[in-house]
Order: sequence, then structure tokens, then C-alpha cells
Amino acid sequence: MGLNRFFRSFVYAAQGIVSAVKREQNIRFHLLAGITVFTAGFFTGLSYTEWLVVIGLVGGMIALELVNSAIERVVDLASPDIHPLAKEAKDIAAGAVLVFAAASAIIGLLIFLPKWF
Ligand SMILES: Nc1ncnc2c1ncn2[C@@H]1O[C@H](COP(=O)(O)OP(=O)(O)OP(=O)(O)O)[C@@H](O)[C@H]1O
Repeated sequence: MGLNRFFRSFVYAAQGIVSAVKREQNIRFHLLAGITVFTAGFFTGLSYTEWLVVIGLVGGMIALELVNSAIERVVDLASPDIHPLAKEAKDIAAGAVLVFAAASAIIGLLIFLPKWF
């Protein structure tokens, strides 16, 4: 892959992120949550390992939301009409986001709560 092509793939990825942030309220929410967690981590004082975990969870959460948005678009394209499989695909993708969000929230509480109380 040439450098030009490599750079272009970055531009396409950035365009994807921008369009998802513009259209998806959930992604904006998770971005705000991520900024809040980073700010809280900065003022609370986290260890190197805790920062690795927090960055991994916030990045993973936003990446998963982006994949979920991509799946929603592909489903809408493939099945503009109501179809049980379209519902299943969207609901499973949303379920994946929920599982990761719940695990992230629990891990976040386990990291932050002992430092606060
Ligand atoms: N083509 C479809 N066929 C059947 N069920 C669908 C279809 N599109 C969405 N649904 C279902 O309708 C419910 C509401 O979905 P949701 O609120 O996410 O709307 P959406 O149209 O999928 O999303 P968005 O508003 O972000 O485009 C979900 O259970 C979803 O799976």
C-alpha cells in the first residue's frame, strides 16, 4: 500500500467518524462521557495501569458505537422495509454496545470509588 493510499484511508476513516458524530446522539453521549472520565481521572490521579484500562474502555466503547452505527446503516440499506432479521441484527448490535457499556461502568466504579471514599 503506497503512502498516499494509506493517508487516504485515514481521511476516509476521519470522515466516517465525523458523520457518525454528527448523526448519532449515542456517540456524542459516549464522547462526552469519555471526556468526563478522562477529566475525573486527571483530578483523581490514576496509576499507569489504571490509565491503560480507562483509555482502553473509553476507546473501545466509542469504537463499538461506531461499529453499531455502521451496522444500522448496512441493515437500513439491505432492508429498508420492516423485517424480523433486520430487527434482530440491529438489536444484537445494540446489545453488544450495552454489554460493553455495563462492563465499562462497573470497571470504572471499581477504579474510582475506592479513591473517592
Ligand atoms: N428494518 C427494520 N425491520 C424491523 N425492525 C427494525 C427495523 N429497523 C429498526 N427496527 C427496530 O425498531 C426498534 C427501534 O429501532 P431504533 O430506535 O434504533 O430505530 P432505527 O431506525 O433503527 O435507528 P435510528 O433512528 O438511529 O436510525 C429496534 O428494535 C430496531 O431493531
